[in-house]
Amino acid sequence: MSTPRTSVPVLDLATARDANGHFTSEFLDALRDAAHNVGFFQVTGYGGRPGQDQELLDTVAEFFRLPLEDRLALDNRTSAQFRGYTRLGKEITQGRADSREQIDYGPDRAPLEYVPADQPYLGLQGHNQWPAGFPELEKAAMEWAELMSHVGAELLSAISVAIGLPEDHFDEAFAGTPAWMGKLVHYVGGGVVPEAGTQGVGSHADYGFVTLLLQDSVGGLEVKPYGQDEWIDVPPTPGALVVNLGEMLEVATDGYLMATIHRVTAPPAGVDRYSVPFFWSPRLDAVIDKVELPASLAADARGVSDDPSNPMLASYGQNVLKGWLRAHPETARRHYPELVR
Ligand SMILES: O=C(O)CCC(=O)C(=O)O
Ligand SMILES: [Fe+2]
Repeated sequence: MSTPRTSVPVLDLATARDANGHFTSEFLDALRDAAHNVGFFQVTGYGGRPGQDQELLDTVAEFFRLPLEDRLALDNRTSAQFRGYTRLGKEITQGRADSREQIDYGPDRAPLEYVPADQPYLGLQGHNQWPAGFPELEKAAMEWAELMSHVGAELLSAISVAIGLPEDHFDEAFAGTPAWMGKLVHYVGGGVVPEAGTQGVGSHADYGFVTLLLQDSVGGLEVKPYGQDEWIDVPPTPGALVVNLGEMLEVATDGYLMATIHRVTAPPAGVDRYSVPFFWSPRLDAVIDKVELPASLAADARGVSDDPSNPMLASYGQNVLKGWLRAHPETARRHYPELVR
């Protein structure tokens, strides 16, 4: 039994590989420990232009200061892909409103003309909604997604090697049209969303493989490692990205890696918090088989979380659509009426 963890490890991604391009055993050991025992860590040295992180956060903040009318021009209720703007308090987590507003975006691809009834999640491919009068937002957000796609792929390679798999084990699932998702988020506090209470975003696990989160300096993100009762803080750390693992990795590894539960407490009255989560995710039609773990690791696999209100599905498309339908009931009723009761 491992001792309870009280902090989230910090790894330097710039030291992940040696001069020959191989992942170093020090990095892999630290990564395996963080991924298995905490399910959350932070990475520094992930690349990107100097100042790119703060510029993005500043641009996001500027967008959320636009008049509501301009934000609502991007209303996600018009989007079968759940892309665009969600008003304060309209996203639901754990059955409760979150005190945040956001833009959801993804790879900009033409929607399918025909979505097969047995693969409704293919309807999630489509276009983004961006403010025409504020082109800086699309530019900064898409540039960030490009960088995060590289970081996500690199971390997934390292995680694969750390659990005894070939570096390219998951590459096929991501080939061609990886369905990554980005969010630009603004949290408010002080009872601005009365029905949310102090819930910034309610406790949840992420759906995909690897989440890469840029948070500003306000704080409020907390995680609950497997088997622990205490929540631990993920302190804002300049130059770092927060990394956590999603449900697809939990399913694939039979719980050796876990989609660790996390939440955000709303900021104090008058304080705004901004964050940019990025979910590195495979193609919508990817189905992830269980992996063969080395015996020493398989002995520590905990099984997949058995939460009847949140079944974990091996089909990525099905798993992510489940999440969208639950979090955005109004958009779901409009565009997927046959799937919502
Ligand atoms: O904003 C944060 O710090 C975390 C957000 C989050 O967990 C999510 O959107 O899935
Ligand atoms: Fe999350």
